[in-house]
Amino acid sequence: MAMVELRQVRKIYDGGFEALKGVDLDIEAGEILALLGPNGAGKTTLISTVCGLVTPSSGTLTVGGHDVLADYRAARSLIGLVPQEVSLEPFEKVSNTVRLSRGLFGKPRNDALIEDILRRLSLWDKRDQPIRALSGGMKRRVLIAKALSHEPEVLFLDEPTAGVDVELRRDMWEIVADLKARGVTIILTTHYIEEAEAIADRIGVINNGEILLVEEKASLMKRLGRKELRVELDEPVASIPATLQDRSLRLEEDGRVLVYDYDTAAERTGLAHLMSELSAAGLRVRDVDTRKSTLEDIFVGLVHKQEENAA
Ligand SMILES: Nc1ncnc2c1ncn2[C@@H]1O[C@H](COP(=O)(O)OP(=O)(O)OP(=O)(O)O)[C@@H](O)[C@H]1O
Repeated sequence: MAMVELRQVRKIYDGGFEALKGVDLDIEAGEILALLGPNGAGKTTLISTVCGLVTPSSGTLTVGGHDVLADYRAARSLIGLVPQEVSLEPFEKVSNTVRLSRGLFGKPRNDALIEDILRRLSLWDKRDQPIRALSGGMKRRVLIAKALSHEPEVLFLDEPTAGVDVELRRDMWEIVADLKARGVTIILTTHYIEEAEAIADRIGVINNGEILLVEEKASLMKRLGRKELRVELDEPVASIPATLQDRSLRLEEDGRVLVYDYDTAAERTGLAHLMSELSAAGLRVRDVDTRKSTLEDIFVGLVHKQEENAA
C-alpha cells in the first residue's frame, strides 16, 4: 500500500469548473514527489483534497491507509501542510506559534521537540520575536516549523520557494533533504523545473486537472541525456549526401545546418566518425553547437500536446 493513494479523484467547483479530472496517483513512503504544472493546473486543488481542505466531487483518497473522508482525523494527523500563502498571527512569538500548532492536533506539549524543529530551521535565535518582525523568508520557515510540529509522516509543500531568493531556495532544498533522511514522505508543488530536478525522486506533471506523467527522475534524466549536435555548413546543401543517409541526420535552416541527435549515455556517440564522414563527403564545417534537451522541453512538449489534443 502506498502512503498516499488517490483513485479517480475529481473536483468540480461550484460554478461547474472541473479542476481535477479523475486523478490516480500513488505516493510511496519516504519519497519526494515534485508536482510540476503551470498556473491553474490543479496542483493546489490536488493537495487540498488530500489534506481534507477541499472535498472531492468523487473518487477516493487515503493517507497511511486512512480514508481522508471517512477517517479524517486519523488521516490528517499524519499530514503536515505548508501552504502557499503566509497566514500567521503577526503579534505571536515564533516559539508560541509553533507550540500552539502542535496543540491544535491534540498532541502533548513537547518543548524539546519544538526546540529541535526551530534549530533545524535556523529559527531558534528568533524564537522570542513576534512574527511581524521576521523577514518573508523567515516567515516561510515558521510555516514549515508549524507543519512539522505534530510530527507528520507526510509533508505537503505548496510552492515552497515561490518568490524567495536563491539562497533561501537552497536552504529549503537542504531542509527537504534532511526531512527525507528522517523518513518523511514529501510532496511539493513547483513551477521551477530546476527545483524538481534538484530534489525530487519522482516527477509528476499536471495540466488542466490531469496527470500527464509520473516518472522516476533518474529515468527522465536518462531521456534528457539526449543531445543534439548542430553542424553549420559553409555552403548550404539541397539534400543529405548519400554516404551519410544511414546516419539519421536532419537538414534545417534551408540546408545550412545538419542536426544529429545522439545519446550522451551511449558508449559510442559516433561524433568523431560523423565529422570525418562530413569531410569525406566534401562538406566544410563553419561551426558546431550542441544542445541538450531539458526537463523544460519535455514539460512544455507534454503540456502543448495535451492542449493540441483538447483543441
Ligand atoms: N474555490 C474555487 N472555485 C472555483 N474555481 C476554483 C477554486 N479554486 C481553484 N479554482 C480553479 O481551479 C483551477 C485549478 O486551480 P489550482 O489553484 O488548483 O491550480 P494550481 O495548479 O495550484 O495553480 P497555481 O500554480 O496558479 O497556484 C484554476 O482554474 C482555478 O481558477
